Amino acid sequence: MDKTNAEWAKDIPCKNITIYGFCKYENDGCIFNHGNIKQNANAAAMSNVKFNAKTASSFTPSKALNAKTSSSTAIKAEKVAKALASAAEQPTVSSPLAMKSAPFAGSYNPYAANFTPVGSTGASTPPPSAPARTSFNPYSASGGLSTPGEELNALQSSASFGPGSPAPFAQDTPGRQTNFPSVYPPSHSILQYHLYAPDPPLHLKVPLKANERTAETLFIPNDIREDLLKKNQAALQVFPSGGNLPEIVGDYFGLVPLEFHSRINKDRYEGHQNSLYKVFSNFDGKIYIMRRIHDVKINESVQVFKPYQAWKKLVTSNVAELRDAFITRAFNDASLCVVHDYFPQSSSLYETHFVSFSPIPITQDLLWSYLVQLCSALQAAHSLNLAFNNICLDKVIASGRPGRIKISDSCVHDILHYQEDGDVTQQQQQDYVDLGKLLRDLSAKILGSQDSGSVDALVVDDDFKKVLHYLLDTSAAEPKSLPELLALFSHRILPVVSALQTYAEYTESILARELENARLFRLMCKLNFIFGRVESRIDINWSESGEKFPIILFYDYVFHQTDESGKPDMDLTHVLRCLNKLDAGVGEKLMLVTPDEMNCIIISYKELKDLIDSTFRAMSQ
Ligand SMILES: Nc1ncnc2c1ncn2[C@@H]1O[C@H](COP(=O)(O)OP(=O)(O)OP(=O)(O)O)[C@@H](O)[C@H]1O
Repeated sequence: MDKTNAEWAKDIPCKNITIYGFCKYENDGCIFNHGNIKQNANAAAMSNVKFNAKTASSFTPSKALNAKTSSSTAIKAEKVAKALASAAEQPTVSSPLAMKSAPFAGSYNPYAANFTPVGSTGASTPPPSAPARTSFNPYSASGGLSTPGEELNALQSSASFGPGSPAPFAQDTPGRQTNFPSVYPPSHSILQYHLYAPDPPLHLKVPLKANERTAETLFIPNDIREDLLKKNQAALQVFPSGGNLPEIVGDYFGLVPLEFHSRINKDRYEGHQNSLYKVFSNFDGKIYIMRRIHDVKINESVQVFKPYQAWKKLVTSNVAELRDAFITRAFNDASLCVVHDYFPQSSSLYETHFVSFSPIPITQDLLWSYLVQLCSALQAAHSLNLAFNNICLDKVIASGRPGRIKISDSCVHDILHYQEDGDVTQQQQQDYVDLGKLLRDLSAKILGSQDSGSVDALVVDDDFKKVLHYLLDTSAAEPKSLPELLALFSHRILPVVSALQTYAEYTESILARELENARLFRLMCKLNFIFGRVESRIDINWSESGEKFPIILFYDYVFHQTDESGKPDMDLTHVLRCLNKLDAGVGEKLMLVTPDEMNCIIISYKELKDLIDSTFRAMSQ
């Protein structure tokens, strides 16, 4: 290094600045470029902020930002009461002040969000003073080489946003419009799942020997992958901003209307119109379903609060969990909003079996499975002294394979009928009858059945007919009970449980095959971002005497092995082993030899990891 003639270094950024944010030798003869000090200081400050956010696991956003930070439902109910009393023009949950200071308000971009569940590796919570745009960092979830500075990572320049759309990480300016992609759906989110070759037809599948494999056995089965991709796509789809929809409703934003298909003339919800939206939570970043009941007259907060508290306790896999209930004026009326878990790509039983493009045929096994699952939902609700009051083909959704269903719309009935003091036992009896009607309607779709309303005309087995008779009989002196109902088909429950377990084990085995994918793919990306760049060819740091040289040697060591005769040796196990050790940063040392075998470096994976990390961080700043 020619220190006497510092000319060559004047354009090279000082790495102390990039790594530490300052250089203590700046005024003491350091020959590298220290750039705009202010800018560097800002960068350093910013990376510190991110770091603090990451490490401050117990950070709680301020109350002004989010109603849920006050967690207690009492506060929420209080808010409802306040809003009703004041009949203010503003949305009930977000005051203008709160909206102004809300971290995700206005220009929040769900695509740029990094909502890692708290507690998992790389979880990051927005700092109180952090700007709305949380940077998406695919590396932070890896548990691997993620570091605080990576929040400013290279994906800032990612092509995730279509041409012309604003950069996802652009600085917000006050009053700027929502930063959602301007196309619908955003072009990048159209997944090209048809690009993958489908499985060959069954008759072309040759029987394999025990040691043989086909390409498709190495990857996630096509049908599952396509299913999951579609679910992801549905979940991430956003709606263009503007129009009549408010941008923020309570703790939720990014409303996507879901009911394009609605059947009309239904007398639900006390005759009130209802709308269904997919929404993004400002509180935890997750996606939920929000049902809006238009223009309700609710005078007491307890009318929302009490049913909410009762239904909140109902947690079972066959009922979409209730998450929130509040009154809002965001739609310019007093609307009741009830929020449930969202299950992408699910459709009601009516859509699934009656009106979809290719309706799924109903089989006897499917009927048993539905019966068992709905009984499980009934059992959970009735044991909490609750009744659904709405079991029907429209309100039970099919959320996944194999025939998994959930009751999708709880609590609303109890809020709207709060004053009526209904007899829960009677309502529970009605649930049994509703269940019977639902199963009878489905059975009528089995090939050969006659839709005459008579159970005996159905093509189902006798046990099932017995169940239907029991459920539909309204003249029996004794009230119906779950133990009595279950006793009628106890021998049919076990095959359903067994089928669900078999499927769970099958999906678990597929998951196990993909175990390393995400981590190693992220690591590979990171490695490739920094390795082999044109600019590094003229950078002295990457020369044989430079500090980055071990990265070049390591890359060769992992991917460019040759055997004794000089033939490329492509050993995937070697690659996996090296990358895993690098990811974990183990202390094990390895010897990296230059291609001419004149020099070698002994270095540990840990040192390599640190080197790769700091190089990546410097590059992404
Ligand atoms: N929790 C949920 N997650 C995902 N999608 C849902 C969920 N709940 C409902 N859906 C979807 O929304 C659609 C409409 O549901 P909804 O309960 O509004 O039925 P509907 O037939 O439109 O009845 P209504 O007239 O009462 O609105 C369902 O068919 C289903 O595809």
